[in-house]
Parts: sequence; C-alpha cells; structure tokens
Amino acid sequence: MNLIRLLLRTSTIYLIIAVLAGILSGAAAAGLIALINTTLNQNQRLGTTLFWSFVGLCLVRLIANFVSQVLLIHLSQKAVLDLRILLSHRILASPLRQLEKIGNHGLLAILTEDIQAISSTAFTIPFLCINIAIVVACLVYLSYLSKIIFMIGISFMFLGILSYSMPMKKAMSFLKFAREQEDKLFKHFRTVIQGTKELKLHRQRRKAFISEDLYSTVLTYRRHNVIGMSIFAATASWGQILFFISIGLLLFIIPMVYKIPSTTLAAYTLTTIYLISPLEYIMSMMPTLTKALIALNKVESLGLSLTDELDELGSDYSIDSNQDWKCLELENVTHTYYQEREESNFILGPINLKFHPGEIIFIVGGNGSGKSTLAKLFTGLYLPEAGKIYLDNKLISHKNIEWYRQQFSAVFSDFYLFERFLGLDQSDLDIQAQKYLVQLQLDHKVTVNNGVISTIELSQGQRKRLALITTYLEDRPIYLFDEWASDQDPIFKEIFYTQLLPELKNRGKTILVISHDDKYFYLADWIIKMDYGKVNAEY
Ligand SMILES: Nc1ncnc2c1ncn2[C@@H]1O[C@H](COP(=O)(O)OP(=O)(O)OP(=O)(O)O)[C@@H](O)[C@H]1O
Repeated sequence: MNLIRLLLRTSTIYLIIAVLAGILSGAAAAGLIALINTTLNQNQRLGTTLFWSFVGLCLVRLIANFVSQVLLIHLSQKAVLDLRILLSHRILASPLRQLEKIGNHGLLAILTEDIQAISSTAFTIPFLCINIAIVVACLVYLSYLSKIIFMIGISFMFLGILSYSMPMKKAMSFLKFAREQEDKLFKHFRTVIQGTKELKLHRQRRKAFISEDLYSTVLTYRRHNVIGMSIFAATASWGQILFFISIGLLLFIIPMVYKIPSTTLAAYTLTTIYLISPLEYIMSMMPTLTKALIALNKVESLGLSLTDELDELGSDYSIDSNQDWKCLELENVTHTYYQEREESNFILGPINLKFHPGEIIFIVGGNGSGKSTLAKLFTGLYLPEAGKIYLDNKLISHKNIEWYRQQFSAVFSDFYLFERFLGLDQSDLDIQAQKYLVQLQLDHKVTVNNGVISTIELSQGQRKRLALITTYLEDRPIYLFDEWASDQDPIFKEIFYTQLLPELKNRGKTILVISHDDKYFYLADWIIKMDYGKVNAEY
C-alpha cells in the first residue's frame, strides 16, 4: 500500500488517468472477445450493429491504450526524478549521525538502485491495471456463459494463487538478501574509485581485493538474484500449466458428467486462451513489484521514509545569523558513539563550556580524543544526547536547530568545496572574493566570475584556502577550523595564525581552532583540552 501511496503522491493525476485509460482499454479488449464469440456463434453474416460495435471497441482499445502508454512515459520519468529529489531532501533533513551510520555507499545504493526499483513500478502499474481489467471482464463474461464452469475456473485460479504465494515468499527472501549484497557492492565500488592509487601501486592488494572482496560479493549477489528470479519463473510456468489443465478439464472431463452446448464450450475455450496472456503479464510483473517493495522497505528501515511528510527542520524560524550574540553555553552536553561491544563505546562529555564574541579558542588533544566530535556537537550537526545548549539563553532544540546552525562557518578536516559560491547573494561578491584571493595568495591561480570559481583542480592546501574564502564570504559570527593549517606550508601557517585569526577576532568573530600546532597556542584566549572524551577548559 505504501508503494501505491508513494506513486500517487509523486504523480497523482497522471497515474489516475493512466489507470482509468488502462481499465477502459482492458474492458474494450474483453468486449471484443465477447463480440467475436457472439459473431462466430451466430454462424451468419455480420450484422450492422455488431460491425459498428466492433469498430467502436477497436477505436476505444486503440485510443485508451495509446493514452495510457503516453501517460506512462511521463509518469515513469516524473516518478524517478521526483523520488530522487524527495530522497535528496530527506537525506539532507536527516540527522548527520544517522547518515554516517548508513555510509556513503549505502546512500548511493539508495539513490540509484532503490529509487530505480521503486519508480519502475510506476511504469508497470497502468499495464497491470489494463491486464487486471481484462481478466475481470473476461471472468464476468465467463460467468455469464455458464455458472458451473465459471466456479470450476475460479477454483483453479485460487489454486494457482495459493500455490504461487508460498514460493513467492521464498523468492522474496532471496531477493532481499541480494539487496543487502548490493550495499556491500557499492562499498567495493567506492574502494575502486577512492583507493585507485593504492590499488594501482600494489598488484597483490589489487588482486586480493578483486578476487576476495569484489568478486565474492558479485557472485553472492548474482546467485541470490538468480535463485529468486528462477523461483518466480517456475511459479509462472506452473500458473500457465494450470490454465491448460483447466482447458483440458473443460474439453475432456466436464462434458462426461455435465452436458455443455458446443458453442458455450468454444466460447469458454477461446476466452480462457485469451486470458493466458494478461495473466502471464501479471505474473511476470511480480519480481518487479517484489523488488520495489524490498527497496521501499530498505529505504524506510534506514529512517529515510519517503511516504511521511517532509519535516523541514525549524521552518518556522528565521535563518538569519545573529551577529549580536552575547553568550553560547554548553551545559552537561554528551554524545556517545555506540559500538557493537558496549565496553568500546566512545563517550564525549559531559561538556560545560561558555563562549563569547571576539574569542580565539584552541581545541587540542591527541588523535581520537574527540575534537571533531565536539566540533559537530558545537555547530549543531549532532544534537546533544543529554544536556543543553543555550544561545543567549535560548534553548537549542530540534525546532530551532536549523537557525542555530546558521551562526557557524566551518572548514572541517573532510570539507567539501563547491564549484561556485552557492547561496551567497551579495552584489559585490566577485570583488570581495577577488580581495580574499589576493590575501590568500590564490589570485594567480583562480578567478571568480559571477560567483563561479574558475577551477577547483588545485593542491589540497590551495583548496583549503578556497574553503576559507567561502567562510569569509559567509560572514557568520562564529568560525570553526578543524586542522585547517595542517596542509599549509610553514610561511602560510604563520600567516594564518598570526594575521588571519587576529583579523577575524578584531572583526568580533569567535574562532574555534582545532590544532596540533602548539607553537601558536599562545595566541588563544583560552584552550579546550581533550583527553579521551573528557573536556577541560584552560584559561
Ligand atoms: N562516525 C563515527 N562512528 C563511530 N565512532 C566514531 C565516529 N567518528 C569518530 N568516532 C570515534 O570517536 C572518537 C573521537 O573521534 P574524533 O574524530 O572526534 O577524534 P579527534 O580528536 O578529532 O581525532 P583526530 O585528531 O585524529 O582527528 C574516536 O575514538 C573514534 O573512534
């Protein structure tokens, strides 16, 4: 039902018209069969009424089929795009921690494979409706011909459905397992893309990766898909045979116990044979529908429901940053990374810290001590598991977290560089950007035109300088730099700590600097020392 709701939501009008056109087309087909039967049984020349009815039904079938098909093309294309956009919204509205758990490979599998699987049903539903309409109309016609034979036919159909449902469950479990393998497959694809250098440099590693990881996952994926689809194929063949058995019964067995006029027998056989094709179509669609259901369940199980209304975080709040803030306070804030083994959980906090405008704060500590996690909590990317955050006595919650995040500009250690200055609409953007390009010694490499950066194919240190320019242009009240200087040469490191940071401070900005450069710690107003999740402030 969720599947239908989802498709209805993405393209309601198209889907309804396509389904109605489909039903009309199916009914016209059944009408044609009934008309052909009547004409054959009359054993005389075609009457005018029958002739025009025949022509009319042909026209209805032709037009309804055409309308349904054209709408279908619109429908399937629109469904794929709408679902991709909806899912992108959903991903961006989901908590960062949840997305980290799913992982990039998992998200990519959803955005490509699952969306494709779900949207492909949009394409099949109108066809299904056409075929179901044909089946229903033919059954009505059969019951009109003979009640007893109709009951026998219906019993066979139920037998068919019953014998279909058990293997279908089995097939579904195989396809579900194959879908789990798809996640693994996308993880390996990520390795192929991101680990190219390491794989190229080491032949043995490359061979081991391909044979032990990639190939074994591909094999398991293929095996489960093949078994699942084969079960579907076997049940579909069984369904077909059931039809012929019922025709055999009709021709050879039933006439021995029950007298049926030969015209009824002929009409019955013709209609039953005609029914084989739509029923075959319905059965052949079962794997597609099953895959779509599995995909939808997968998306929902990861907390990215496509059917719920999108809850835009804090949409009732202004998103302007508050340049006149006075105090930001973290009170007993904690965060835990839960691991499979409880004793290896990482607990950050409780954190009790107060920040004010115009301060430079260094966050220092060993690897894995929790500096980046603190940065994510502080900037509102993680909501506190316990404790409270107040900005000027305003409690930060799910409702105003979106507004809270607008107070920060950050360059994280795994930052992302956009190819243009998105979402920045100041009229002198290019002039300002050019000024910062000169200050950060990038003007000989990069130009900015209408907010578009001429190139981001730069060294890591240069790319970080461009990310820094982005934060300058954002002009938010609080800055966070996660090991920004680690990729800079000694001269530029010196410029960053002794010129750029004090300049920002003089502009009233608060700057949190995650750093291992103890040579510059003296520049801090105060320091946050981290030690395996424990946080201490030193003034
Ligand atoms: N996405 C994650 N999932 C689970 N655990 C994580 C995750 N990110 C970090 N951790 C755990 O949290 C701890 C703190 O990590 P964090 O990245 O905050 O440390 P850090 O002080 O920034 O380290 P570094 O100086 O190496 O960057 C680590 O022990 C790590 O195992």
